[in-house]
Amino acid sequence: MTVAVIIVAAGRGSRAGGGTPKQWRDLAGVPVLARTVSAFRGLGRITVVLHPDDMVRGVALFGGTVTLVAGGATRDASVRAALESLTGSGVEKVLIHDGARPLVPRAVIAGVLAALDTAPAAAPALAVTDALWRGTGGRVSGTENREGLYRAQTPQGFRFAQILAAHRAHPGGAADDVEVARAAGLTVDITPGSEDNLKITFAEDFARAGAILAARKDRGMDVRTGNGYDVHAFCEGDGVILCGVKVPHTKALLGHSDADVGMHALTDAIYGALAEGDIGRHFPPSDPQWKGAASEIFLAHAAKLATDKGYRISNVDVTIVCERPKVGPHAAAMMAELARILGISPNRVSVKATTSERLGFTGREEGIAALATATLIGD
Ligand SMILES: Nc1ccn([C@@H]2O[C@H](COP(=O)(O)OP(=O)(O)OP(=O)(O)O)[C@@H](O)[C@H]2O)c(=O)n1
Ligand SMILES: C[C@](O)(CO)[C@H](O)COP(=O)(O)O
Repeated sequence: MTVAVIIVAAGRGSRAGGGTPKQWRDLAGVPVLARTVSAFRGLGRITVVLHPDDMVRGVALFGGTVTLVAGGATRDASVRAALESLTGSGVEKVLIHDGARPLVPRAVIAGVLAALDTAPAAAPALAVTDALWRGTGGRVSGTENREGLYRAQTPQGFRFAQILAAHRAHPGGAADDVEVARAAGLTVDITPGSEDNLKITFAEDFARAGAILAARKDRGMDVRTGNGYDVHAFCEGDGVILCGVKVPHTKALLGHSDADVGMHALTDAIYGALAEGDIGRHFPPSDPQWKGAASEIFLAHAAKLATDKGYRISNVDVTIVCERPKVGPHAAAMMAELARILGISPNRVSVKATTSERLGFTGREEGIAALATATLIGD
């Protein structure tokens, strides 16, 4: 299902003070909003909602890599503006996130997305663990039962059509999109939140966020690489499918699926990085349902597995080994197709080709080989 991400950042950050609205201030040298957007790269189209006064700043920070929409006077008005801007775009699921939550862990996002596979709506939260008091005039005037109480976080995830209809029907004044959804009768699953996913609200929250970043740096970045290799023999035909692109040729490639050797190598590279075996384990060749299947299914599965496990795909590199057909004229289309399936920017995808100098089976034009590398990054 097509996923869109809405990041609301049109507030003025009055409680944080400091002159410049909090989303534009630096957190360990990087603007808060840039960090928030980075956390969602690769998941789908990103819409960032800005105050009308901040549009020039938004273009300078993001260029054309996100869609910018002018927000409203309240958070829910800002969300509504983004939802309306996405009508007719074919988006099926939407994640709505505060621009002021820059350190959202990938696992929190993955939890919401996984819950959306079966639930109409889902959002992360943390159970309240402290005792709850009422206070009057600086004195405790009562206690509240904390049983079943949660601290709500974002991203909050919905079916696009349902949350759009819910916002259109809502009178306004909701604290979050879960409140809007529930007012429309939707049930909302609670998924695991994280203490790292703090909302920068007050000035001291910058120091808390800085400490979380420093702790992450101490732990070291979780970077994983994987490689993949695949071979398919030529058979009679009039073209081959390489990295999702039909390339005219005097032969075809033989295989149980569409025999897209490049996409298979790349899929195995992602499974390899995740230590999740290979295509054969997830899509056994003995299973007739994969006969003639488009290899996009395999690659999309590997990419979703990466997201579900809390990783984003940083970059991929595919090398195709053959004398013919010539890959160069089709490489740009192949990179665009892989980028689309993986949900990452085309400048993070490389497809290149080499001959084997007429040596070996590729040199004798008996088949095509492909190698791939994938780099995955966790929090
Ligand atoms: N009219 C508004 C108000 C809020 N937000 C966004 O909603 C998120 C959560 O709101 P909050 O933390 O309350 O931000 P501010 O409204 O900016 O803060 P304050 O209330 O302190 O002014 C923020 O990312 C904020 O930019 C928005 O897009 N449009
Ligand atoms: C949506 C939200 O982040 C959920 O915790 C929160 O309600 C928005 O921030 P605000 O401080 O309530 O405006």
